[in-house]
Amino acid sequence: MKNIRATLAIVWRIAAPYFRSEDKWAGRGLLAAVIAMELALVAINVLVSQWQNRFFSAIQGYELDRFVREIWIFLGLAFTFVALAVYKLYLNQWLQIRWRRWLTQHYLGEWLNGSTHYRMQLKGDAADNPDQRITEDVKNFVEQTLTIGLGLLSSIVTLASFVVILWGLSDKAPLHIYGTDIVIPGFLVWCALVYAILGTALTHWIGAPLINLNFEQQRFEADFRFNLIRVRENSEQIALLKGESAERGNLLQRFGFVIGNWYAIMSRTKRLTAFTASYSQAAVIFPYVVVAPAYFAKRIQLGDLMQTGSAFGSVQDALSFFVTAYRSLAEWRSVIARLDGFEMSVSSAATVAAHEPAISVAPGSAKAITLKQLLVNLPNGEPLVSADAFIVRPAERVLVTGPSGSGKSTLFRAIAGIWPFGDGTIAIPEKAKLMMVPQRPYFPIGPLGDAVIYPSDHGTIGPEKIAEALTAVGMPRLAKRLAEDGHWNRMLSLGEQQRLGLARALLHAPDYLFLDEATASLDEPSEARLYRLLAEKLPQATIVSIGHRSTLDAFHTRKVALVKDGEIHVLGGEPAVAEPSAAR
Ligand SMILES: Nc1ncnc2c1ncn2[C@@H]1O[C@H](COP(=O)(O)OP(=O)(O)OP(=O)(O)O)[C@@H](O)[C@H]1O
Repeated sequence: MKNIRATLAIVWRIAAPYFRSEDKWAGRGLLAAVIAMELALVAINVLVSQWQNRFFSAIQGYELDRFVREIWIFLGLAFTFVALAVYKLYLNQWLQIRWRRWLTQHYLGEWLNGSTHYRMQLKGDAADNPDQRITEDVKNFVEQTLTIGLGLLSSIVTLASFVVILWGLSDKAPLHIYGTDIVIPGFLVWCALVYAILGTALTHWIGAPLINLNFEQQRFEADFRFNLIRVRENSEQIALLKGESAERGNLLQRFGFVIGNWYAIMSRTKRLTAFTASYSQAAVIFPYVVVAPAYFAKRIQLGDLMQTGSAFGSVQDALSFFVTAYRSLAEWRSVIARLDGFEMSVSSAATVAAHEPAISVAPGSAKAITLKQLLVNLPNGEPLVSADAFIVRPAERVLVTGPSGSGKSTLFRAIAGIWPFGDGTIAIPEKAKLMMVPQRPYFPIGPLGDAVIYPSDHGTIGPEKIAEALTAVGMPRLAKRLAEDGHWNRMLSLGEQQRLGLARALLHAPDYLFLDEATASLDEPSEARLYRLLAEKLPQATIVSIGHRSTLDAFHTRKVALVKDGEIHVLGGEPAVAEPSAAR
């Protein structure tokens, strides 16, 4: 019971915001219409049940006029039923797509808010495969919540209406055993109740493991898909390393989990279906067996017998809601658990800075970037880099060096504000524009022009300017292909991608440019040309580079090294380097 309450609380937390959103009137209106139609359908079922009694009584009494009249009545009821069923489904689907659109936009917004998506990955917590959660789980949540919610409502209303009918019929057809009437008020209702409760309890007992199995199935499927995508993304490396057989082994192992779990689902479902099918079949005959003695003793008419059968069926159906909906309920619960995990993970990643000691990146009044008592940790809390009273002044050119793995890139991540683990303060001049250029720049799939100016929107920088920047970085051939669609990270060499990365920097003209081995794949003369280009085009910009090549010294005014001090690397030594002008 506690579990059900907790699950319903989560459903409410996930579902309610849509009905309070800017689309609330459409959402509420559609929901109200769908509910009204669901109730109207129950009302028609009640009318059909009463019709059935009259119809079979007319047949039993050989009354042709009544028979024909009842046929017309049935046609009217059937027509209304069909119209309601069609529009209930249509409006339900309409509500589904609006709700899903809102929920998807909401989750995308939360996931891509600041660097939440990156922090979720860093924290490595429960939300595996967020892509699955935003696509399939959102879709299933909306669909199943409506189906199950409306099914439950319809069951309750059906139950209430048919219990009244069945109660009345119980008076007409009392329990008749060996020629004796045994009067138990509403005995047909009690029979249906006992039958359904037994069924529900047994179904839960047999089907409970399905909840977890379904959850696992979705996870294994998503893992398998994700690994296939990784192979596709890294296909060149895999081909070069001849890693196909390792990949096949890995993929088949993951697919093995899908299969293994599926067998467990199959065996459980087989047992559950054997029970639910027998249960539904028995339910067809059960009411007739119960009232047949009264009928054969001529205490009730054929119409009463038939109506009892169908009313019992309706009550029993309504009460057995959980029996028939068990599989979907199990799936629904795993969808809810996954969306809940996703929401938790998003909010924990978003509030990591508010709860734990974290690095604070704040706008400062000074014109320089200042690191104060900064301690950068790994996600597990191990200290990595420390820096205190370290200042990067405007228009300075700083080269950061240090052994591989000492934490240079992580320090840049902290300055960019995406690495919260640690302590201390990083003051960034107010309104200063920072830009990070990594060793492997990211280019979204699409037109080259848009990939270069990313993350600016299409058209915000004119094609002439983009072409000029591409020519300046030594890629005049690409300057003519700005409108061409492509997967540029795959099509260009790493050196070419790095040139494009610097073209992007030229176009965005940041105040502070951080180059993390951003030219490491270029030959030294090209690297020198690009550094000279940056000095010429962005004379006011501060440039902080990470690099291992000694030739880079010539383009920086200050060199700082990460020096090992016990377990940690300290940002320190400031040996002077040659004046940049002398090196040109
Ligand atoms: N997301 C992460 N989770 C756990 N450890 C990490 C993570 N990112 C980086 N590290 C660890 O932090 C350390 C510093 O990594 P970083 O990339 O900052 O080094 P670096 O000095 O830039 O190295 P290189 O010169 O080789 O590029 C490494 O030991 C690395 O394994």
